[in-house]
Amino acid sequence: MLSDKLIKMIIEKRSPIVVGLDPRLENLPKEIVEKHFLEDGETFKAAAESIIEFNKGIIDAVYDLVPAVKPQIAFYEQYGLEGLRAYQETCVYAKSKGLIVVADIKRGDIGSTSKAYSIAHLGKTKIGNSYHSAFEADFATVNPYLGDDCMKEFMEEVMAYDKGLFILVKTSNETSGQIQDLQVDKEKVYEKVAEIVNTWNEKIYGEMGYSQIGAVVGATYPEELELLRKKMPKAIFLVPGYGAQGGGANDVLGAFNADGLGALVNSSRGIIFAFEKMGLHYQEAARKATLEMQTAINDALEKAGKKYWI
Ligand SMILES: O=c1ccn([C@@H]2O[C@H](COP(=O)(O)O)[C@@H](O)[C@H]2O)c(=O)[nH]1
Repeated sequence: MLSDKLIKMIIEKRSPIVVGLDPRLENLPKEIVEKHFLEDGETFKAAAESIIEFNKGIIDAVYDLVPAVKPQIAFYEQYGLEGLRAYQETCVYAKSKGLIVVADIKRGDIGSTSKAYSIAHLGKTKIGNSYHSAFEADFATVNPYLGDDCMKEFMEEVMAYDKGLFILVKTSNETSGQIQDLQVDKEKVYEKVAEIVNTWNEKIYGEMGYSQIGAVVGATYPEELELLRKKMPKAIFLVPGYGAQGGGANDVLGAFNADGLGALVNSSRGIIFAFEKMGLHYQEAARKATLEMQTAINDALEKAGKKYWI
């Protein structure tokens, strides 16, 4: 079961970390981009080839250190069909290296449209009498704003293909409170969403005690992380906001249960663009930044009495 696989990989690699693959052409190493501009001009194709080469380099540098990667699809969509090709190749390559892929797509629509999103990212598309995977992901991020009929559609692929969801509960951005912190029946909206997560995650959980229906809760809200951890004991938390957005190891402690498990902390820019600050080759820098993050989080967990490794 996917939740058990993820938790076991976290323990084996001693690493509750997911590396975000959010390529921005202007931040990619010049030698990569210039080479592809020479071959294909300033085109979407050159952009896609640059991203593919860069992402494969990052994956090669960190795949033994982390259980998962998280490509954010927006960074690929901006380069059109070629960008989506780069997204697809990135997912396939990450899986070939044994990594779990979290597709950060933040989808959600009326039921019938959610079904199409769910098929595209988690399921199989029917063409004639055959079935094909459009994109290879294990988890997808889902926006619960449209309610249960949207969630129900995603759940069908979760159950049929052993996939997972991370539902947006309390996001890391500055103005997330504008809607998510609104008070409804003496509770905040994000607490109501946590109840929805619990309803869905009761339907599928593994022997390690965790469900593959998880929650997105930002590292930038440590108090809410702690409160929501108590409210959703079975949910794996995807925790963005570490590094570039200001979150640190002590901020994410509340995301972990007393067993030291239950969270997957994301850093994207802080790892993939570490070379800009470190002055090292981009692969060396990404590896160093990942190891530093791993040490910082594991040290903080050990001090808090939440050691999860043997
Ligand atoms: O609440 C949220 C949900 C998703 N994200 C995504 O995570 C990464 C963060 O990137 P950094 O470079 O580490 O800041 C990015 O893909 C966001 O879209 C989030 O930040 N907050």
